[in-house]
Amino acid sequence: METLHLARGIPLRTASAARAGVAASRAAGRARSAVSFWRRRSAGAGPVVLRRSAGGGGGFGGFGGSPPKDEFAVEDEERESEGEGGSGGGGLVLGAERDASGAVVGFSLAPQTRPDYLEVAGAEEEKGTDEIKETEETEGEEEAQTKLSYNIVFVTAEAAPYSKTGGLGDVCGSLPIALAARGHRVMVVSARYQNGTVADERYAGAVDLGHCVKVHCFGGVQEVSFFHEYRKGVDWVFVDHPSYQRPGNPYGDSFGAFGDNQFRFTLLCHAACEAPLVLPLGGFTYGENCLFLVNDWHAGLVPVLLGAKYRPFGVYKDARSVLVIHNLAHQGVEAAVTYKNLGLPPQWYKALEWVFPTWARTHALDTGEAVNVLKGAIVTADRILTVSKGYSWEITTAEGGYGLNELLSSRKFVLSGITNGIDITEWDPSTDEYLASHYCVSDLSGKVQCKIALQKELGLPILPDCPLIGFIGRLDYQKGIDLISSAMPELMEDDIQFVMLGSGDPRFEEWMRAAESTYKEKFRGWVGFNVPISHKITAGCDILLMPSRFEPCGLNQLYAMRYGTVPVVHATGGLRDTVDNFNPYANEGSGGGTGWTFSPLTKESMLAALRVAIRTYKEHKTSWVGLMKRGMAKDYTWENAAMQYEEVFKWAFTDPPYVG
Ligand SMILES: Nc1ncnc2c1ncn2[C@@H]1O[C@H](COP(=O)(O)OP(=O)(O)O[C@H]2O[C@H](CO)[C@@H](O)[C@H](O)[C@H]2O)[C@@H](O)[C@H]1O
Repeated sequence: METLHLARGIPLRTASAARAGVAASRAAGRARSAVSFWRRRSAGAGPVVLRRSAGGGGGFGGFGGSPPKDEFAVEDEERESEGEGGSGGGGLVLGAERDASGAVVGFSLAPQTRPDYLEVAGAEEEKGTDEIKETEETEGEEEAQTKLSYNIVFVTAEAAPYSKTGGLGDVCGSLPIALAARGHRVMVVSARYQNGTVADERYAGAVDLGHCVKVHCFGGVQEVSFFHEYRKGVDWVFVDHPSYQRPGNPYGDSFGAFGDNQFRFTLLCHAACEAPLVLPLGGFTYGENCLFLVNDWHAGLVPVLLGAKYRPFGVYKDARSVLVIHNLAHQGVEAAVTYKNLGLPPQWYKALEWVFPTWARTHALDTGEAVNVLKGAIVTADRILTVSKGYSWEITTAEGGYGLNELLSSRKFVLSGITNGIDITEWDPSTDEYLASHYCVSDLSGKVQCKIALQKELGLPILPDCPLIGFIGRLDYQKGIDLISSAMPELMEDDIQFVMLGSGDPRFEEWMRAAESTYKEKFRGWVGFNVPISHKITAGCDILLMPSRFEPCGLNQLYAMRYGTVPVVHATGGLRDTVDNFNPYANEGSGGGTGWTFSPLTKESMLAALRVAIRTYKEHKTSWVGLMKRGMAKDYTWENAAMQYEEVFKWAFTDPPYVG
């Protein structure tokens, strides 16, 4: 097995605490990390616990005591605080020595000329452990707290801003940064998609690490290489292979989903398992004792590989995996005969085995036998998370479980939900670069300017007082587009305007175009994926409609609330968890709630909720402003969510790992 021949690096990295007032370069910061690591190791240092001040930007609580064994590493906070612009600092660095194949075979002092991601130590930066200790003590002047830090490896099919087709990209673009900011060492492994458009430039900052890994799968040997960019405290690693280089988005093109997605994401998972072992990021590897955070089915082979391919050979014995389910409707199901392509031992077939119910089989001879990658991940992951608490319950029911409810119920004791956060720097109405005017909770006057600008841009009549309803999202059965289209004739009788932004199912794209010509004065449908327009709609509308059939979390209602746009949503999953129904009598008559939730999911109940919202907008301005302000005041920061993830990581390391 190729894994066993690969040289592995240092399993853990320890680092110094941040030193106030030291303007250090990124390379130099990494040098300090390496120096402190070696010193601690050579001094026989045991488990590492970082003491930090309560005022130091994290506020970690509840992690009392020392971590068990070496499972936890202390992250270099300097690395994060240094920002992007480090210039290097000059002097000598301890650089990696490589053999002809690019593998690291040792380290030596050299002038600082190599790319900084390969530099590990600078003479200028050599500071003693004593100084580091002293600094840590100084920092603890206010109130020292104990914090554990993890080496976290995200595996994901998309991560914004590099790739994004929906909420998965948002989450995997933001949560890693939030975790890194809290002191963890974080790597994100995704694919280096090149589709021949300007979007390819998003990877311009990622450099070829010169590392190739051979993956045995699909009856042959595939060679993948790795690109890397260190940004906002996170190691962004992109797996390069010809199958990621084609027109379209990460999953398909105008003809539908790519036929070789099982192959493409199998490669991603194998490569992601190798990355912590072989990539000397910042000079040394993440090592074996890491935590894999695997997202949706595309990354679902990772926990299976840990158990089937690595642990039998003593590798990743102490690693853990957390599966995050963003959407249970997609499971990576393929014919059973494809199992042999996955690079797994035959005896692990049962982990992925999937049999379709009789009604779902296509013909009399169809035995319904298949492999289901997400099922394999649910069986083998150490913890399972969904992106809201409500959804974590729904997927254990027959209605929401997509055939996996019984399996998920059997794993209830490791299943929980954490509501997504939002990127409050990208989504901030007081600074948003895409908006015509800015506003905030204490001065809402700019919002109507955004509405007027949107009406102008879309060619709608400019009517500042006309209720403007918006929808943004994938045109997919999940999002309830069929309900919107069936309600549109009745809705268009009202004195409103409606704008939609989305792409996906060609039938709905066609319907949007047709509706635009039918309701010229009232309806606009923008077919496509357009981030600036999504911001403008979020700011310019008064109401955001989300009639999703199911919604694991939903991000648009969170963005909407932050922008003072009142959500009207189906009471399901994360929508029910995050939108509080309006109650005009709450709080001694001053009102409560941030929007409207409707149920059941019918055209009638959706229209009823929308009409109450429209009437409130028109006739009860004070109530409306209260709704807007309560929504804007909600805290859905990633830091909040990141703290809850840390708790789950702690639980994952408390139990023994899955060994099959
Ligand atoms: N045409 C378009 N142009 C520009 N931007 C567009 C767009 N269509 C969608 N977007 C953007 O894509 C994101 C979609 O977020 P959702 O939460 O609705 O995600 P989605 O259903 O894809 O993901 C799944 O994962 C996420 C993350 O966990 C869960 O919140 C969700 O419930 C689950 O279904 C938002 O940022 C939205 O603005």
